[in-house]
Amino acid sequence: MEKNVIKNEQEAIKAANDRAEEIITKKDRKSFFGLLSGYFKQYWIITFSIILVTLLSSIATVLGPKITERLMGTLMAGQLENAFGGVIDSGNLSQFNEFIHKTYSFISAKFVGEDLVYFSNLFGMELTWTGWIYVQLVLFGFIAVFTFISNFLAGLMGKRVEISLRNKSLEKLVKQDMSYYSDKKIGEILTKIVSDTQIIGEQAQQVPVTMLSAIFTFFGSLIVMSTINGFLTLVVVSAMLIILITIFGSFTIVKKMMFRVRSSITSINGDVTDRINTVRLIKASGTEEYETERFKEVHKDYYNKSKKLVNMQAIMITIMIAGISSIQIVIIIAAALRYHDNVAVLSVALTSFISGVGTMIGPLMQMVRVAVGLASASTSSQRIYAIINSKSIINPHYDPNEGIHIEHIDGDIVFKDVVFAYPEKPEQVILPKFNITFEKGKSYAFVGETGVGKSTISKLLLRFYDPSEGQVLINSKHDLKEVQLSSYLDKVGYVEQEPQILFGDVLDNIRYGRFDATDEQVYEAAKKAELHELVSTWPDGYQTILGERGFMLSGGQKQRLVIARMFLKDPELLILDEATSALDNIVEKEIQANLEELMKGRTTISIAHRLSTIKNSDKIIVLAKGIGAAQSGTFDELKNKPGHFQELYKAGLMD
Ligand SMILES: Nc1ncnc2c1ncn2[C@@H]1O[C@H](COP(=O)(O)OP(=O)(O)OP(=O)(O)O)[C@@H](O)[C@H]1O
Repeated sequence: MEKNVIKNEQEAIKAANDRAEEIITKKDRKSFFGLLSGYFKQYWIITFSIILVTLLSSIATVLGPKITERLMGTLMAGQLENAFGGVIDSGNLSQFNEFIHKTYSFISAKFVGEDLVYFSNLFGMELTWTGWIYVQLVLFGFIAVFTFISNFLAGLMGKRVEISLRNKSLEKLVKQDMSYYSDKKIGEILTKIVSDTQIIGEQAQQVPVTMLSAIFTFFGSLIVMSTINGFLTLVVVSAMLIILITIFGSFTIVKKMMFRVRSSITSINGDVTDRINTVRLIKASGTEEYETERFKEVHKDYYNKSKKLVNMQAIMITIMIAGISSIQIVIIIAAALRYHDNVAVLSVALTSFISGVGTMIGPLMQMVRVAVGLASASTSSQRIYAIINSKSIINPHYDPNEGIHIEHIDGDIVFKDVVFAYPEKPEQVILPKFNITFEKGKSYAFVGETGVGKSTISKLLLRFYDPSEGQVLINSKHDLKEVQLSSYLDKVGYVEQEPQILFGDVLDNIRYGRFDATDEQVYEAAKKAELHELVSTWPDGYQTILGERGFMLSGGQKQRLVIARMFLKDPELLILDEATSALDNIVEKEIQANLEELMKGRTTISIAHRLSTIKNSDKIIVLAKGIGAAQSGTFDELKNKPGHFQELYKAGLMD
């Protein structure tokens, strides 16, 4: 019963994690803003400043047409002097003012000294046309300053969002269970971590500001234009609404297309990383041409999906351009039909309206950018969401206040009624009921046919996986599930067949065993691993940069480096997972001697193929398929007893 519950739970978590990355949910769009809303709250001062500055910038922008109207009206009023029919002097100035008032309600004429000068009114200001030019210039200045501030702040916000999401994703990934990675390509994960977070960051910078500015400017212009001419405003609004509805109608289609394109490029990146990782195989097989052709094939799907997307985007842009061009024509036609008998109104209304439509076209263009940006940000947000919200099967108690803290592994380690099947393949039971006690300070070796489950023991000891049933007890009493994992792993040393070398220098690589070790302690550990002399002959010594995965080292050298790391770490439990099986006989003998030195006085659990590795073990456990531990004893005991071990021995599997 308990086993089924645990298994079902583990399977459900794995399935949910996989599903989250594949499907497009209806919550997509919300997920981008949902993702941002937390940051808006966290950086509320920046958010508030962006809104304020964008609002001010939009106000300054929408006032433009109003000022143009004053400017144009004041400039053109002079032409009415001739139409007045008579010399204007201080005596008939008020009659003249009445006359011009019929055409331009906001203009008045005055004598300044000898000259007749035209003024117009706006918000209590009375200025000549040159005055309005200065106002216009000041306004441009404001727009420039506000635009700079809002873009700068939005840029900051975007970068913070990007970095924070990347860190959150990375944190989640390093804390994820091993089973999470079993069916994933590193390149695919990388694409999400690097470019999806970058896309979200860029859109977090652009979408909110652009959207706010577009909305403010659009409605602001609408208000201002309606004060100039209600009829023409109605014409413009109707035309713009048609364009906007068309653009946002195509949003869902574009979003789906973008999702497909991103999935395709992610898969390509996964493929590329995979091939770069296995470049030795390509080189050794002479398959460079084959791979080049294969890459071309792989890109076909990406090209086809991109073609559809590009096509859709081009249609959107065409609708926009055609729509915008037609708006101006529509205004001219509408104005001509309505005001053909009043040239003065027609000319001023048209000039200020064309300028007004100019300020409205900006927001319209911005909304297209928002629609496209939102589509790509939604896709990326969903993918990042899937990582950040992915569930872990294992709880390693990262919180230092959580779980049992292991000060020392000073007792036995016990596998109590352990049953194990991988969550990835729950139907295949690897270890049926399995009981064993690893006594402190003793050495154990697991042997058995390939695929029988030897390495699985080390994975359970490192808590890469939890038993499906039963317990792994530390110091005979603490269930490993309840232990604060890092406090335990701190005392565990792990040497595997493929040594893990980090990009960095020798010093850093060895120091990964104990970060607070001094240089001298690192040299000491290297000496014990018989690495010191070799490193000293290199021109850069311990500062020599080791390529990714230790490309520059031989197999034996890499293993020595890991052993040096272990000497430095000085673990209380040592797990050797076929540590020497990749090495040739001579090197293996040398490394084995180093390992035996390392094993002294520690509880050691080895997974081994070779006789030399297990001969001196205090206990050898023979695993057999479907049985678990079939036999156990010392080498001499097992060798002379009929059974699995003798069969392995006789078959030459233990040479
Ligand atoms: N992540 C996994 N998901 C599902 N099955 C797995 C996983 N890892 C290993 N297995 C399966 O579990 C079984 C035991 O694997 P394990 O690596 O423990 O074998 P082993 O005895 O160490 O083999 P070898 O001697 O070849 O290294 C194998 O059948 C293997 O296919």
